[in-house]
Amino acid sequence: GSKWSYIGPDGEKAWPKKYPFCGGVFQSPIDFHKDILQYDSNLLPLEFIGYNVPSTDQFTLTNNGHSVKMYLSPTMYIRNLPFEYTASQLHLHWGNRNKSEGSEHTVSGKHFAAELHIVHYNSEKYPDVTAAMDKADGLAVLAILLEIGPFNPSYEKIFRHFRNVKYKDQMVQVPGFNIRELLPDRLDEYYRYEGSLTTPPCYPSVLWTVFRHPVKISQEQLLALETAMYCTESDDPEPLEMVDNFRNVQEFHERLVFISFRE
Ligand SMILES: NS(=O)(=O)c1c(F)c(F)c(S(=O)(=O)CCO)c(N[C@H]2CCc3ccccc32)c1F
Ligand SMILES: [Zn+2]
Repeated sequence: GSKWSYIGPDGEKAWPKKYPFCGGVFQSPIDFHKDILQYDSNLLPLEFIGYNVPSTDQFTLTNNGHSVKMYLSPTMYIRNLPFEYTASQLHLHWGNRNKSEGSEHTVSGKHFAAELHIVHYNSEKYPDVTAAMDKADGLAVLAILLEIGPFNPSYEKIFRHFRNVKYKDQMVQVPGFNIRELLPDRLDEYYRYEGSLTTPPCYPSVLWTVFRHPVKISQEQLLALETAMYCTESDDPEPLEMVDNFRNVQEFHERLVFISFRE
């Protein structure tokens, strides 16, 4: 299996030894700060088709030892990107109960509490995500920054299942719901740049869209995310908590991040 981690000898500094792209170009995540941002009036609001999945359908939620990920339905896709991109899976990145600063992208050097990623692949050019994931125009990932606020009933539709995916390789079925509810209201305001997967194999194959406005979840929901899961299997004598599963921000040389809003 994938022998990499976020801590210890297999942590991110060691990734390039087994996964050379992790030491390469166009790496993600990055910090968004004013001298690399450029307004681009051609950046249109994204259109989400088929995101309102009926509760008669089910999503598989699983713990893969690195994150908690939910497989999405192939009837979900995005328009208004250079190509049509079909949904593959969503997953999260977070910190720990003593330091709720687990987002991957940062804004002016500031971490948010956590970050949701919705991974899509270019279904116009490639048959599936595996064929797409190492191609420069292969993937499009939407990133939603999470911060503390009121209880969020939409996120709870996923979070309430965490107790059934505590350990690596456990799975549970989640009734369908409108995935659009997980996104911020303002879909027209976002950061856009070309980057990479933030985990090994770190392919520089991702068109990133990071929404400007964070979404709020409650302190209790965040604590559940930070304390519910383990990287290890249920019978492992040395359980490892799944915490701080975010990559540090990468150098961003002579490149620009395009913004759809005037700040
Ligand atoms: N932050 S991120 O969006 O770059 C990102 C992850 F952070 C992450 F954890 C995963 S994963 O599949 O859960 C585990 C590593 O493969 C993927 N999965 C990607 C990478 C490989 C692959 C293959 C099929 C479907 C999704 C993915 C991912 F794209
Ligand atoms: Zn991710």
